Amino acid sequence: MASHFGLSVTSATAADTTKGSSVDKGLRTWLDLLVTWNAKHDLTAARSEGELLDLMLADAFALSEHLPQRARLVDIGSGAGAPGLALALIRPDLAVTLVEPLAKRISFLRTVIGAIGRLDVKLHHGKAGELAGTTWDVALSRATFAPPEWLAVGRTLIEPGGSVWVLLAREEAPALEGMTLAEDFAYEWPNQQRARRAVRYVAA
Ligand SMILES: C[S@@+](CC[C@H](N)C(=O)[O-])C[C@H]1O[C@@H](n2cnc3c(N)ncnc32)[C@H](O)[C@@H]1O
Repeated sequence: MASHFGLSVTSATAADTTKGSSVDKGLRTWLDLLVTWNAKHDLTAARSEGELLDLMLADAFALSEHLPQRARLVDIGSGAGAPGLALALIRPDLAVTLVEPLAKRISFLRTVIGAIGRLDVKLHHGKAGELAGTTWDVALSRATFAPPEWLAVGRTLIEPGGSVWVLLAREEAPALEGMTLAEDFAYEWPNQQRARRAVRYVAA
């Protein structure tokens, strides 16, 4: 089991968080690779196992219960894979595209996808602005744009009937003409007891 900067992602802690052995195995492979790669490449700011599990898994588990079956989902600014890759692992029915401009991060994501045998997860090496004309059922993004900016960008990425999810800590839910709030729920990052909120928007 990989162990760097004091982290050891043990089966016990991962299993407690992950509900089910096949999901658990994929998530542990990803997190082990993340801990290993993080020793050389700056992939996560997490400094403890609890923080790592919160940062990588908690938003995805919360969202996983609110996404339609077999939805086509895009995660903009995937970084080390949260929340898009985590969602692909937790909800294998989803058709997930991860968008990330940094070559090292794409290289990490490609390595994980190969290691877990999930070649259906698509990678786009580039920025959100290069995706013109392509649309998804669900667009989400975390810690890449300020919430109002993300809502405006996300809107251009969904097809009619699609949703943009905005993930919030303490910020206000943004407002944008032509977009209507359709769902709004609160949850917590369990290890750090940090309040979180997820808000879904649809075209008005
Ligand atoms: C702070 S990281 C967040 C990573 C991950 N979503 C998370 O929450 O852990 C922001 C990521 O967005 C990427 N990024 C920045 N601008 C972007 C853009 N215009 N389109 C897509 N990705 C972008 C960066 O390379 C970086 O990996």
